[in-house]
Amino acid sequence: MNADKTLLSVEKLSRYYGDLCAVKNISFTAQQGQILGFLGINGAGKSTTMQLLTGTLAPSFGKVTIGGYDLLENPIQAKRLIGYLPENPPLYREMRVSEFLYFCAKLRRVPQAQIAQALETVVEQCGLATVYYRLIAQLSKGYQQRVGIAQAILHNPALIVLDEPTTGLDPVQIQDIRQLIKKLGETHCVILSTHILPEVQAMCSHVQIIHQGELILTETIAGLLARIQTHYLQVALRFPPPLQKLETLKGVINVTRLDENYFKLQYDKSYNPAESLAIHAVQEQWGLYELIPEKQTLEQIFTHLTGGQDGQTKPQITI
Ligand SMILES: Nc1ncnc2c1ncn2[C@@H]1O[C@H](COP(=O)(O)OP(=O)(O)OP(=O)(O)O)[C@@H](O)[C@H]1O
Repeated sequence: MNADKTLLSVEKLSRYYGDLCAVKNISFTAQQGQILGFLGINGAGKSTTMQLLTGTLAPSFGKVTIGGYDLLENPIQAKRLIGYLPENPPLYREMRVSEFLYFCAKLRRVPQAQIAQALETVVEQCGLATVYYRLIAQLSKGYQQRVGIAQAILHNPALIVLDEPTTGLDPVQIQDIRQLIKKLGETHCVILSTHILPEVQAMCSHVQIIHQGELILTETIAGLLARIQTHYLQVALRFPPPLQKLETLKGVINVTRLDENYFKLQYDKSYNPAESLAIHAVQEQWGLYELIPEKQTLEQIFTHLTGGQDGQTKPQITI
């Protein structure tokens, strides 16, 4: 591994499908202990990028280095360091979970003496104990996804690449998988793709937005949150004071009345009036029952980053 702790290095990577450039000249690095979210709308180039990172698709141009190994020049050494969950988990449905994971351990060349321990660890990590002897075909989508993650991590790879890991899961399963991914991120480098902004906020330490094959944003989650932040508060008051009273609160630039009880306050970025508004509301009995900082949606961020050039169609974003 490199002295600077970089685990994954991507340099000027591109991929064409015929004339279509699905991934355009992207470069980035990732380290152990990072969870990097690849965020983009349908067709942005996420799955293509995940395939390029894992060596399941060859690049048209550019280079991927994992743990110091060039993925094209030293594929065996480089791929030993990768665990990959593709968009459609590669499961043998006619096998039992136990058989399938044993088979994957053999494929991954886990030494025979360590297989039992490796299986025990992933079964525990992925919550598979209750379905261990069941046929994969008979498992729910959530459990099949867990088996997909288990096969990706059972050889304890340094880099884990997960393509849309929570797609098709119910809310409880999503919470479970998110927790598992966060835990994995403490000791591995995890790269995941998603089109869901809150998913990135819930799990990732870093985020990259990909749009029409290009990286248009590389940020920490704190940086993304700062971008999402606006300078508006939504306020609901059961017994609102005259509008002028709200306008004279420190930091407030403008107040818009949305209906009898709802107000939108614009404030100066140097002073957020939320706290003083709450104090006044209690002292003067305004009946404050909502105080919500307004956030930008992913659609708004896209529009902002692309200067309104958001592609062929309006993005369909799940928030
Ligand atoms: N095998 C292929 N042959 C031709 N074009 C392809 C192929 N795979 C993907 N594409 C095209 O490349 C572009 C990027 O696709 P990709 O699947 O990487 O996007 P994505 O961000 O993963 O989308 P989604 O969220 O819908 O899975 C799309 O325009 C897609 O139609």
